[in-house]
Amino acid sequence: MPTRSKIIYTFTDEAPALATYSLLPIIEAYTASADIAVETRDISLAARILASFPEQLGDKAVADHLAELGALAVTPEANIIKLPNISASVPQLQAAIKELQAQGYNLPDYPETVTNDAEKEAKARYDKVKGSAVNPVLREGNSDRRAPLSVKNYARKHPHKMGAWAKDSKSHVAHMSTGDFYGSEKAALIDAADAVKIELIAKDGTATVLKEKTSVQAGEILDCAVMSKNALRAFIAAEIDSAKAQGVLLSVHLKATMMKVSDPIMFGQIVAEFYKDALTKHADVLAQIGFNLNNGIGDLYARIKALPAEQQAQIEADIAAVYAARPSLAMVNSDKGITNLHVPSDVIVDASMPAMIRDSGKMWGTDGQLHDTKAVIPDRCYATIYQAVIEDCKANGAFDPTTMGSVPNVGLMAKKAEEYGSHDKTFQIKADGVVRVTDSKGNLLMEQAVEAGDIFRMCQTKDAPIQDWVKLAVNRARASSTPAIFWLDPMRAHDGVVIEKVQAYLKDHDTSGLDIQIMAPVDAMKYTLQRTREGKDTISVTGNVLRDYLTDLFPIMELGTSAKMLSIVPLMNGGGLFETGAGGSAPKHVQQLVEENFLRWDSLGEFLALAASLEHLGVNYNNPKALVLSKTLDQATGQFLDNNKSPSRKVGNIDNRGSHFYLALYWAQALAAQTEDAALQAQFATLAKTLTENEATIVAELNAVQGKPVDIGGYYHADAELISKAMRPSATFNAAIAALV
Ligand SMILES: NC(=O)C1=CN([C@@H]2O[C@H](COP(=O)(O)OP(=O)(O)OC[C@H]3O[C@@H](n4cnc5c(N)ncnc54)[C@H](OP(=O)(O)O)[C@@H]3O)[C@@H](O)[C@H]2O)C=CC1
Ligand SMILES: O=C(O)CCC(=O)C(=O)O
Ligand SMILES: [Mg+2]
Repeated sequence: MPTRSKIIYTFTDEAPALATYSLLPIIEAYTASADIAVETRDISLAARILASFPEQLGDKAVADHLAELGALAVTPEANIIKLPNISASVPQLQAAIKELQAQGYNLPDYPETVTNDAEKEAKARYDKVKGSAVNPVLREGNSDRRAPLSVKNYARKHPHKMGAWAKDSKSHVAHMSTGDFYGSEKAALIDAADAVKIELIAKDGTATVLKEKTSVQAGEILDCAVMSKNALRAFIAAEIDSAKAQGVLLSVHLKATMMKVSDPIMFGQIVAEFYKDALTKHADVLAQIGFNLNNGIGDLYARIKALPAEQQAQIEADIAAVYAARPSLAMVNSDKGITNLHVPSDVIVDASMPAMIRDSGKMWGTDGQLHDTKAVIPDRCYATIYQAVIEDCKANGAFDPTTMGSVPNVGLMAKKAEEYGSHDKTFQIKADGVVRVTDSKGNLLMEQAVEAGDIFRMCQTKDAPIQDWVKLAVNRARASSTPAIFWLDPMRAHDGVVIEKVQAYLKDHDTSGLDIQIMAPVDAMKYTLQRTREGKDTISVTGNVLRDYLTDLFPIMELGTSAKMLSIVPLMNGGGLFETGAGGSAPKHVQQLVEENFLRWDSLGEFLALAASLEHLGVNYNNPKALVLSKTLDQATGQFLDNNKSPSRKVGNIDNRGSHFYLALYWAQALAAQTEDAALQAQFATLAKTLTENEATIVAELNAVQGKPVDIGGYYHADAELISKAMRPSATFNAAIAALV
């Protein structure tokens, strides 16, 4: 079969992986009838760990599917459906390694501190798997995320719950006013291809190379910035007192997954300041047991188990004293006593801030009740947009999903643009001095004064992605007759250069009659919110971080979840990457499946991505059957929404599996009804009939399993057979699908 008729469906983690066991057999059966091969590649955290240690694993070694897909993404043939995957923090990575070791895989432990070459090598390999290690590899294009009209209409007809906002809500965002990345950003525009060096010149004159070579291209923007450790600590200390004085919860919102080097360090500093009294008192023993602040206070609780009971009790008592003296922390799980400061990846800003805004500006306290909160987002680059939303909600009340407009996003993302590509150029500084960025001739491009403990980071933004992004923005504005706002801050050195480029590249396009503006983020937010309240749509055209933040914020307000987004990445070399939704892998959903055999995951994002992927195949490779499948899938999705067949949240109604049955039913009916392709029509007529006649039986078989625990034999690397059995419990449905193939 020629490669062009191939769709790659990624196998990932947690809830989307579970859903795949139910949905993929349906997709495979339907597409086979149009001679389209759907192949899977495993990019789950477990598979990526295993692929990193081929030598140790012998006949259990697995191929590196992510590397394969990374190579595919830069070819015109690429047609990849990408489900959300885990971006692992260190505690998650350690848990996954432990599970795999227990299953008999001969993997080394994750060495937190390195004492020999073997550990150094193992740590380097694991660090490649850590954090957001998948998306930047596949995202060889910019991002186009929006709610299709059918989805928007569905939300208007079936609005989700939005918590009311009180005018006197005490919730607010707290950010630094000096010493942060925002305040220190510098930028340089590169004239000609070269390689730059980053080095630290300490006060005593010693030079340490931080990164010898970073290749740069003509027209590329470099920027660098510093987060001062001392300024961060002083800021946090003051905010802890302020939260206590105001009687609000203290919450911290970072992106320790995507920003895997900088943000865990910031998280660690917040943990250090909050638990200062207890941590200082027990500093020696905590160092002995290897407690790592950056992994959160959960790491302390895990490690003190190794201590004698008495010593353990003393540390616990001193921590309890901290809780008594400090403001209450926002809770991740109040039943289990898990606070916001337990694990760096439990509260992730893109999803956590919208969830708080949806819940009347409140978060959960230790008492299991919602309370006003101080939301600490230290750096000013993006914190201020959330305060603008909060102020708007305080003044005008919660947004109304039945009337509010929509905010699609066109995001600059390709070639590891901006902060999200900065990991290999981010360093915690060891000595006071100056960090210098120089070109290959030794000319100084940028420099930053630093102190020991500060975080220095450099970002790259290439020119071709900027040109492509401007083009995408103009195309979207034209195609949807909607105003487009570039969210760029002239006070930031990097954004200043981007603004010049945007102004120049807009001239390459016909923008007559279009409303395209450039605004600073807070102004853009206020303007957009005002239009949104008037029911008007506004395209946000943003850099990589705001792409991430806004495509959770607006969908969560408009649709209740970002799972319902269409999320396309037109790859710059002609291929297509179709992401499903804009949210994550919903770890809570796995717990619900295991406890009560109910999966709440909404696969609407997968349906939308599949239709877009089939359309791409049809249009680019002249495959009329793929177009018929795409069109009928769109119709089926519309009907699915009209009839409200999304998974419910609780046992008793259809879950993810039932929603897949209805999609299959409507899709088969649409295929049987179309007349463009007689062969497809004939083939699906029988299936449509079987599914229609057996609807009640199938739904009863699917729902009968709910309400009891189910064993899937693992979390990160669960048992495929057990999951498949759990996710395909209807013999009638399975037989009908099998008869098609
Ligand atoms: N593209 C990607 O690969 C992404 C991966 N991630 C990763 O996912 C993990 C969890 O991240 P987190 O920030 O907690 O965000 P999640 O989006 O996974 O979870 C937040 C909440 O969003 C809702 N939700 C998300 N998707 C769906 C869906 N399809 N159906 C129904 N509800 C959904 C649920 O909320 P509710 O209970 O309110 O219904 C869920 O509990 C992390 O490892 C993170 O790095 C995160 C974002 C994107
Ligand atoms: O890759 C990740 O870690 C998260 C990605 C994400 O949140 C997004 O793309 O919206
Ligand atoms: Mg996101």
